[in-house]
Amino acid sequence: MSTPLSSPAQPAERPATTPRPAGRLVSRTVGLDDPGPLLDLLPPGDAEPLAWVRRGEGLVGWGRAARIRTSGPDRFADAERRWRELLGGSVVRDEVRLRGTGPVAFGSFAFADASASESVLEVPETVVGHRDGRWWLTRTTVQAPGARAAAELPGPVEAPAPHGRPEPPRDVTFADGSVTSTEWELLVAAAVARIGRGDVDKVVLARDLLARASAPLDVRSVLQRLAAAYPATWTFHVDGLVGATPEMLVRTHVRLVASRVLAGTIRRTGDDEHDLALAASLARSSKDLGEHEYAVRSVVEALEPFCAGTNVPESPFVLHLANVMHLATDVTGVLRDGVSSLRLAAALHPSAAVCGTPTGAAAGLIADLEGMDRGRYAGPVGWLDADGDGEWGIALRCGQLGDDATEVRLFAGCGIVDGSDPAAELAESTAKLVPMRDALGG
Ligand SMILES: C=C(O[C@@H]1C=C(C(=O)O)C=C[C@H]1O)C(=O)O
Repeated sequence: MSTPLSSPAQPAERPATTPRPAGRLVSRTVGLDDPGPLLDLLPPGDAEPLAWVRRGEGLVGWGRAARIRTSGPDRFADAERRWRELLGGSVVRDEVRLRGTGPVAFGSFAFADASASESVLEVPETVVGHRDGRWWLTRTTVQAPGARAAAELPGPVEAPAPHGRPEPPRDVTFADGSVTSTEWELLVAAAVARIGRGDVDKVVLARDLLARASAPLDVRSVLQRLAAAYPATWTFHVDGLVGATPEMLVRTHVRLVASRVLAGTIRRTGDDEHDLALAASLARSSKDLGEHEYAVRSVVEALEPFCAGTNVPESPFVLHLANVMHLATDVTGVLRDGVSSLRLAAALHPSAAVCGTPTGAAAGLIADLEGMDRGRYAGPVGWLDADGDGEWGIALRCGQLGDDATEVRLFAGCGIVDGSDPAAELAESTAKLVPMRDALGG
C-alpha cells in the first residue's frame, strides 16, 4: 500500500521497471469442500488481502509469493512480460483445472500513463476459489534458483476456515479532496463549454473525497459490507484499492471474450415504483443513450482487431444497483488466437465510459481540468492466470487506502456530454460515492 494520498500530477521519478524476483514458481491446486463464504476466509493478520468476488464466487488470496510493480505507458506490457518470465520454467500441478485454478496474479493498474501511482501484479501464496459449485485451493511459492522443484511442490494444507467478524470502521469523517463540490461544478461547466467548442464529444470528469478513521481500517470489513449491499458488482481489494465495481472491462475464457459497458446513470430514490418509472425514462433518454453509445463503440472498436466475430446487442438494458441504475450493454466475441486478458484490458483502456470520446482529446481535457492524479481509480483491476485468461473490471466505486490505513481516498466520476447540467452531475457523483461511504460507515 504505497500509493500516496496526495495527488501530485507529475510522473513518478522511478525506473519503469523494478527487478523481478528471481527463482522458480511452483504451484499446486487441490479441490476443497465448501469452506464457507470466500471473504470470511481472509485471515486477520494479513494487511494486504486480495479479493475478487461476485455473488459469493471468485477468488481470495493472502500471503505473497511474488509481486510485480511497474509504471508508465508500458505498464501493461511490462507487467505481462514479467508475469510470463515468472511462469517460465514453473512447475504447476493443477488437480482441478477450472477457470482461475493454477497460479494466478491479482492486478491493479493506474488510470493514466503519467500517474505517480504504481501498477501491480500480486501473486499470493494461498488462493481459495469458488465457481459453479466447486471450491479449490492453490498454494504458490517462488523457490530459490537451483532448488529441486519437483521435490518441493507445496504439500496439502489444512482447509481454510472462516474467521470471526472483522472490526467495523469507526468514527470515519469525510472531507473535500482535490476540489470542493462547488469547484467541481465549475469544472463540469468548463467541460460542457469545451464540448460546445467541439474539442471533445464526451469527457468523464471525476472528483475525490478523503475519508479518515480514528483507527486503521480492517479492509475485510469494508469488503464484506460492499459484497452484501452490492451483490451484482465485483468486490475487490488489490494493494490498498478497495471497492465494488459494476463494470467489467474484459473477461476471457479460452477464446470467448466479454465486456460489460456502463454509461448513462440515474439515481435511485428508494421507492421501487418510482425507480421503475425512472429506469424507463433512462432507457429513453437521448442524452444517456448517446453517452452510452460512445462507450459501447469505444469497446467494440478496441475489441474488433482481436476477434473473429463480435456480438453487440442493439439496445442497452438497465442495470439496477442499490444506489444507482445504469444503461448497460454486454458485448461478447470470439477471439482469433491466444491474446491474453491483460493485453485486451490494455487495448480497451481507457474506454469512453471512464475517459471520453475521442480518447486522446478527452484524456488531455481530464489532465487539464481535474487537477488530480486518479491513481488506480478507473484503471483495470482483476486477475489473470497462467494461460492469460482472466477478468479485468474497471476500478469504480472504490477508494485507495493510505499507508497507515486510517485514510481512504474515494473517487467518483460522471460522463459529461453536450447539455450536461453541473448540479445534476454533482448529485450523480455523490450517489456513486454512496457504496464506499456506507461501507466505511459514513
Ligand atoms: C466514472 C464512473 O462511472 C462511469 C460513468 C457512468 C456515467 O457517467 O453514467 C456510468 C458508469 C461508469 O462507466 C464512476 O463510477 O466513477
